Amino acid sequence: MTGSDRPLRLGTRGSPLALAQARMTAQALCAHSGWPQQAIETVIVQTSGDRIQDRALAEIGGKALWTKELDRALVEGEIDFAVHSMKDVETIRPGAIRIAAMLPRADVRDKLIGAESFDALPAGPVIGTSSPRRAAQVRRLRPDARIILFRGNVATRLGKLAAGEAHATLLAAAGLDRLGQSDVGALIPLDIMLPAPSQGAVGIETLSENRAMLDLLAAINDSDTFDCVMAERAVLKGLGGTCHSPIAALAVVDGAALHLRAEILSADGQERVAEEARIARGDQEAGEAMGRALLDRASPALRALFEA
Ligand SMILES: NCc1[nH]cc(CCC(=O)O)c1CC(=O)O
Repeated sequence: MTGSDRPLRLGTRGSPLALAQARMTAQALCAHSGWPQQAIETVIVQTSGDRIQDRALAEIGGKALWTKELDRALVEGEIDFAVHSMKDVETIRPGAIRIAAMLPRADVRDKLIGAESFDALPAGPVIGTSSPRRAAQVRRLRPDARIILFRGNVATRLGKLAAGEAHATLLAAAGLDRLGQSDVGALIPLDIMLPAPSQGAVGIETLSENRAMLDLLAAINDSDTFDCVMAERAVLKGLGGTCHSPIAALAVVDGAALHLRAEILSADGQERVAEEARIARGDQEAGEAMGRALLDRASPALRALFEA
């Protein structure tokens, strides 16, 4: 079936979005290799990010919460590959694990749910989000906004909004599209809100030593997405790698090269430092240099956020 006598085991979180992304990945692999769908077995791995719902991620350990248990399952041989939202994958990965492929990227934009635009919100709007980036960008656009913590999966957050806990919330268009909820919310133009690094991209990881799996995954890799997301991740690396501070970055293919934009903000959104440049595909150093340039131009107080 897959060249071995057992199905390949795909590791994923159990949220509806994670399962939709797992299904897309399995379909891409089966379509490419001509396998029946039973060739891939889905193994759901619960992560601490799924368990802890009442605190901000930045407070409890950040992105590692989404990947640690899947990393362990890979290393212990319980799964053959893991599917992630690239946005939730830490900047520095263990040497034993490799980002082997990415699916074609979805819409990278954020959506505002609850109002047609930021201008259309009432005075002193209450906005639910758990993202430091979205909170800072919202405060910059609407200094009168009050930010409250919204965690949980997409459906949970939409439920809190429907229950009247906030005037509006923000979600990635990609997640809504993949859950069949493209009609929810209003797209925010990129010049109003730059997305999180890696937003809208699904990545597939396997063990660095698993040659056969790396080859299989390379065959379904979307190299435009891969190069853009790697450039955005390089900016994060230049900023210090593990911080949970407000950062946005987006690379798009521009002819033979990439156009890379990035910004960092103070928590209140009052300070914003932005950079953009045309960089060569695969030029990680250029992305890292952009991260360092942002820090160089930041005030001491903003820079301190990234040194914590
Ligand atoms: N941190 C949660 C998360 N991780 C990936 C997505 C959406 C899909 C994506 O951005 O690829 C979301 C929800 C959201 O930000 O609305």
